[in-house]
Amino acid sequence: MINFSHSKVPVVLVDDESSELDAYGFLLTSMGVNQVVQVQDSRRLPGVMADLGVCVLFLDLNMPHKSGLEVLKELRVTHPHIPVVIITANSEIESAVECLKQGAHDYLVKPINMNSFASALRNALEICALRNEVLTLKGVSFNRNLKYPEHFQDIITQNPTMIGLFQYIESISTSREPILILGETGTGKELISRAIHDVSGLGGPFVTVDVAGLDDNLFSDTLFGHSKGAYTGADKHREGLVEKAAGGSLFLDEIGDLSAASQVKLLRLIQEGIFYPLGSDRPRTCRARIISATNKSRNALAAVDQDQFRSDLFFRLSTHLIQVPPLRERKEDIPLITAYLRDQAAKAMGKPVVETGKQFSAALAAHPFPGNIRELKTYIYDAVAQSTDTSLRVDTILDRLTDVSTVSQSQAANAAATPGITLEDLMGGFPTLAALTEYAIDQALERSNHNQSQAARLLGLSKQALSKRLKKRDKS
Ligand SMILES: Nc1ncnc2c1ncn2[C@@H]1O[C@H](COP(=O)(O)OP(=O)(O)OP(=O)(O)O)[C@@H](O)[C@H]1O
Repeated sequence: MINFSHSKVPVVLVDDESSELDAYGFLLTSMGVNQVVQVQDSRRLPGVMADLGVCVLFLDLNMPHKSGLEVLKELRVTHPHIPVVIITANSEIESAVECLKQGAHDYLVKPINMNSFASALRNALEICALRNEVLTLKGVSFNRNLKYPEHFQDIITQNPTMIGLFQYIESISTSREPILILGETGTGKELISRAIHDVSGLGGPFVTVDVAGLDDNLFSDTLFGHSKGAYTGADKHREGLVEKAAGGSLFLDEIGDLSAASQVKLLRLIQEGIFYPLGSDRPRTCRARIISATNKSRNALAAVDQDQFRSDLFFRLSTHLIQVPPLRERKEDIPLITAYLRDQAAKAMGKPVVETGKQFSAALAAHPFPGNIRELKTYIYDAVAQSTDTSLRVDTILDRLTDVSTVSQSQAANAAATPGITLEDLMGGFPTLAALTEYAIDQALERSNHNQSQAARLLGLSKQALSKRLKKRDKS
C-alpha cells in the first residue's frame, strides 16, 4: 500500500455524513497520513482553515447549509493555492465538472476505489510541494500563516508581497504607533487601513477622513472640533474626529495634500499626543491610533529638499510603513479580483453570474491599470450591467482600455525602465513565440520532475494537449 507518512501536510475531510468521514479518515490513517482533520459542518471550515494553513482538502459536494460548490468558490478566494478534491455521487457528475471549472483539482466518484483515492491524494500533495517551492523561491511561505485571515477576506489577493503585508500588519497589531500606507490610487489603501484597525483589536470606532479637500481652518475644525462661540455660527460645542475615534483608529486619507499649517498641527498631535478644540485652551488627549495614507510616492513625500511635505512629519507618521504594490505588479491577482467583482456586481444588480470569458480576461491581462483596482471595478461593473450572454462582452472594455493606456504611457515607460532580467538575457536574443513556448514547456517539465500531469497543469494545458506537443517535438 502507498505510504504517505513522509508528508507533513494535513488532510482535511469535509462531509456531512459521519460514517463517510470515519471511513475516509480510516483510509488516510492507514496510508500513513499524519494529520487528518474531519469537518462535518461545512460552515465551520473557515475557522478550521485559519488554524491550518497549507493542506489538501477532500470535499463532499452535496451538503446541507453550504454546498461543496459554495465552499469551493470561497476557498478559491481565501486559499487559492490549496488543492481541492471533490467527492461526488454518480448523479452529480455535472456539478463536479463545474467544480473543476471553478478550480477544483480533481474529483472522485462514489463508491470510492482505494487506488483512485490514493492517486488523487498523491497528485494533490505533489501540487502542494510544487506550489510551495515556487512561493518559497519568491521568498514567501506557501502557508499564509495568518492568525486572523477573516480580517483580510475583503482584500482579494494571491500575491506574495500582499500576503507579506498581511503578515506584517498582524505582527504590528499591538503597537499603537502611527502607520503610513503608500500606494497608487485605487490599490486598496483604505481597505488595508480597515484591516489594520480590525486586526488591532481596538474596541473604539474606525473613523475616516479625506484631508485633501480641507483648508487649514476646516482641517482643525474637523479633527479637533470647536467649543461654543469659537467662531460666528459655532453655536454649540462639537467634538472633532480625533475625539470620535478615541479608543479606535483615525484614518487620514490623502495626507500628501495637507497644507503646511495643517502639517504643523498634525505633527504636534502625534508628538505631544494632545490637541486643542478651536476656541478652547484646555488640552485634550488624543486616544486614537493614527493611520494615514497617500498616493504620492515615498521619495516625493520624504524628499528633505522639498518643503511640500515636512520630513519630520513623514518620519513621525511612518513608524510602521506599508507600501502597497500597483495592480500591474501583481497581475496574478487580476483574474481573481475580476471574478470577485463580477460576482459582486451580478449580485448587486440582481443578474445571473456569467463567465468572464477568454477574450475579456486577455484584454485585462494586457492592460497596465493606472487606476488599479478601482479602474478594474469600473470596467467589471459596466460589463456586468451590459451582459446579456453567458460571458462578459469584451467590446464593453476595449475602447476604455485604449483611452487609459494613453494616459498611462509614462507609467508603462517607468515600468519598462525597471532594471531586471530581460527576455534577451534569458533567451540569448529576442525570442520567437515558438521558442518561448518551448522554453515554458521545458521549465514546466523540469519543475514537475517530468510528471506530465503536473507540467500540463502549470502550463494551463490538458495532459493530452501537452503529450501531443511532446510527441510532435520528439518526431521533429
Ligand atoms: N484586493 C482587493 N480586492 C477587492 N477589492 C479591492 C481590492 N483592492 C481594492 N479594492 C476595491 O477597489 C476600490 C478602491 O480601493 P480603495 O479605496 O481602498 O483604494 P485607495 O488606494 O484607498 O484609493 P485612493 O488612493 O484613490 O483613495 C474599492 O472599491 C475597494 O473595495
